[in-house]
Amino acid sequence: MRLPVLTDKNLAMIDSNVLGKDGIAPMTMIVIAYKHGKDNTVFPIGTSAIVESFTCYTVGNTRHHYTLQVNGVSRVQIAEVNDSVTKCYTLNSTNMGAATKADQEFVDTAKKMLVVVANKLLQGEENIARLTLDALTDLCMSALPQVTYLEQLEFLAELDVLKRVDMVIAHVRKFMSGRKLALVTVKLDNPESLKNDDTVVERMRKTRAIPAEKRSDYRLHAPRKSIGEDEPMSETNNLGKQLQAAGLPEGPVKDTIMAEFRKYQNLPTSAAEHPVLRSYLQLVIDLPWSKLTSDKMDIKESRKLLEADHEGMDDVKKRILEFLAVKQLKNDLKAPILCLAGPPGVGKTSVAKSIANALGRNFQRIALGGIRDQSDIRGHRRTYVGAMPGRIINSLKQAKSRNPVILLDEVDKLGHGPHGDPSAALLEVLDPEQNHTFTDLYLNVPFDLSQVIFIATANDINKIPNALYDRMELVQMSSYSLLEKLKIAKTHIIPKQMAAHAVTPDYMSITDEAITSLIEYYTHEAGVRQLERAIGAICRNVALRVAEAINAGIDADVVSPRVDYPINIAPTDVEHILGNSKRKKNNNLAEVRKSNEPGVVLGLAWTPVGGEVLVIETALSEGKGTVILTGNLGTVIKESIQVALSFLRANAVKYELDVSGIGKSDLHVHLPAGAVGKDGPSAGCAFTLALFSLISGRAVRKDTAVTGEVTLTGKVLPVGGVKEKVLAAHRNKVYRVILPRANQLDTQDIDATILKSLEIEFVDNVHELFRLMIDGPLPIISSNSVPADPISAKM
Ligand SMILES: Nc1ncnc2c1ncn2[C@@H]1O[C@H](COP(=O)(O)OP(=O)(O)OP(=O)(O)O)[C@@H](O)[C@H]1O
Repeated sequence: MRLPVLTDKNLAMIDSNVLGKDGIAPMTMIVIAYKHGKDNTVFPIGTSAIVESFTCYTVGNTRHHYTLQVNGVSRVQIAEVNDSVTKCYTLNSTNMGAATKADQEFVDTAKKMLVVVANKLLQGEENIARLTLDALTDLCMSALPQVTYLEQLEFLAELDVLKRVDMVIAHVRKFMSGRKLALVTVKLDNPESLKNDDTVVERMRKTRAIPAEKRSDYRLHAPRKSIGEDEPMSETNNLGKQLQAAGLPEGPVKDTIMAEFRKYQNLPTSAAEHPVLRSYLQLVIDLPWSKLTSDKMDIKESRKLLEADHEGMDDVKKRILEFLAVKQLKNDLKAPILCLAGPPGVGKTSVAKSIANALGRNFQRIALGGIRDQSDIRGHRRTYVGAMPGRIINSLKQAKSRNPVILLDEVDKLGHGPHGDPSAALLEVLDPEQNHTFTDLYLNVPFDLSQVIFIATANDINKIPNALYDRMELVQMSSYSLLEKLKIAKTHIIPKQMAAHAVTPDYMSITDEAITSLIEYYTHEAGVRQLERAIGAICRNVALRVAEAINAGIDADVVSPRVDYPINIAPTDVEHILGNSKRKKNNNLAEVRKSNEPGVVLGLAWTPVGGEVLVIETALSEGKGTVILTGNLGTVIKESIQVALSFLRANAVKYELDVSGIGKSDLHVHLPAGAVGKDGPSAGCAFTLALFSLISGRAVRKDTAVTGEVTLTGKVLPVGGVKEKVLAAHRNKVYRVILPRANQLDTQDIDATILKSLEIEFVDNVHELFRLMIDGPLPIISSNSVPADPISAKM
């Protein structure tokens, strides 16, 4: 009902208690009535009601008042009222359950009649039939016109439902007197027997008074068919049963949810809150409050599973087995959050799935990429339109057990929007000290996440928010070498893709050379995802040829119907099926390696999709001494060019360099692949070397790639991504690499077979770099940090 709020005291109360910061806060209020009279005393029975909405009216410039739309929940006995507090306790209606069959019939008939009356009075309010008799009497009374204030109070004070029915009927009679109750008669089964309201009322009165022996007569005339209220009632009952069976934790959680359920029972279906509360209760039913899957406790089996699903990655498997072993030995382990970090397509997601399989737990994946809002993780409050639970609660609902493995995919791609930092919400989820009482704003009661195993993945660990990074244990997964990819393709990808396209080994075989050509010329990646797609394309082509051959007719002209099985895929077939390789055509590395041009150096770079070999080019041209930098370079990389130049200018005399030309001509430094942004200090060695070569006119070894940060005094500092960079050199057939000496330990992570085929040199300073890269003698440099012996690099 609508409730105008006009007095200063009530306006102030609404301002401070009902209106929250973000609009209307969900709240229950006690509506108190006053007895009119000299002393205006408080009427002892009040109403507890839920505020559904409010309207604010401004009167003049300063005054305002409200109209609240409230929904009565129950009667309350007012115990004490003063300015700051109202003490009251809930009153339950009496005579709710029908004691005898006759009473039940009375209740049923009364309900049907009140439904019709309420429908007529409230014009169009649907689903009134769902209400209990208790709620129906209150609804009819509040809607009936011409009821005096005192009569309303008298009605409010009446706890006996059946007496209230009588009171409503009396008022209906008064209201309807003289009118035909056609609306009643058409709704009931036997319209002829119910001509007007008097008939209905009389009949109901009689029903209550009928002696037992005559009740059968009445039943003969009683409506035989339901008018549609049994069904909704049983729906609510069903909901109640499901809630009882949902395994809710005893205590505050269950109390809160059952209170919501009671509220739902008393809501008219037309209320705006009705569908919202229904969806809420359904979510509560669907959540696995006490469903746990039992963990497999066999480490041998887990090892087998991991081995079967994944080729190589021994370190990763070892770490995961350790994790599983501790988990199995100590069941209540506050498990560390593993973060699988590495380039795309190296198997992070599939390793996480294997962990779930090994433990026999359900698996769920939450893609965090692009999430910018806290409510994506923690949900929206139910007061918002279209409110939903957050992704954590949603994935638990889908997991159907309270202890799944949840993959938080791409934590490094979390955004930061105007509505709170999602990584802050994830902190609570991942913290074992807090997550047993994780409270989603939509659910509004704590849900225990302590049994969930969270695994995160990231491509770039530098972009993981610090606080999250702190809580996670990093498991680094690096890119695959050509040999590893070949093995993965043969043992996993090809059988998987052949099975997916129904191509059996009887129909198709693929040579190692063909796979190698796929890896080298048709894919450009750290992982094996593109390779998987390319193999899929080959399988589809073979499937088409096989199908054509099977259905060979005269017009089967797509491919030759005469096929020798198995169809053997060689490198030429790859070219035929996938077209010419763009990489083969565009790759100018081979050209560069053959050239002897000064000012050109091979550098190594790290990107989120693995390592890269970059050709760094420099040139002097007529001009005014401008330094031109092209290739989409960031601030730090530009600074390292400046450092290289300054170092060479400062040491021009020592290295017998004529730097006067630099001031008179324009110096151009270019890095290829201009569409890709490049930054970082690790190209310092390559720049210093390229500029030295350009100024001195002496060529640099082109069979070698270099990486390292350079200081102004010529020291070479360590860099990141060493493994990826070395693998990139190997992939590009550059078999000699120069690294900072401080990175020596990082090479231990590289596969032994790759290391064997490479020549890796370590340097402390630029002079050592020159010695290893420049042909011909170098001047003697006498300094503490630089060796003094004149050495010429051997090609
Ligand atoms: N070592 C491996 N052995 C077998 N299959 C592998 C291996 N590494 C990757 N794969 C396969 O490569 C495909 C891509 O892997 P996956 O989706 O797990 O990559 P990812 O690292 O999660 O990538 P992203 O970072 O893009 O999410 C999967 O089909 C996976 O099974």
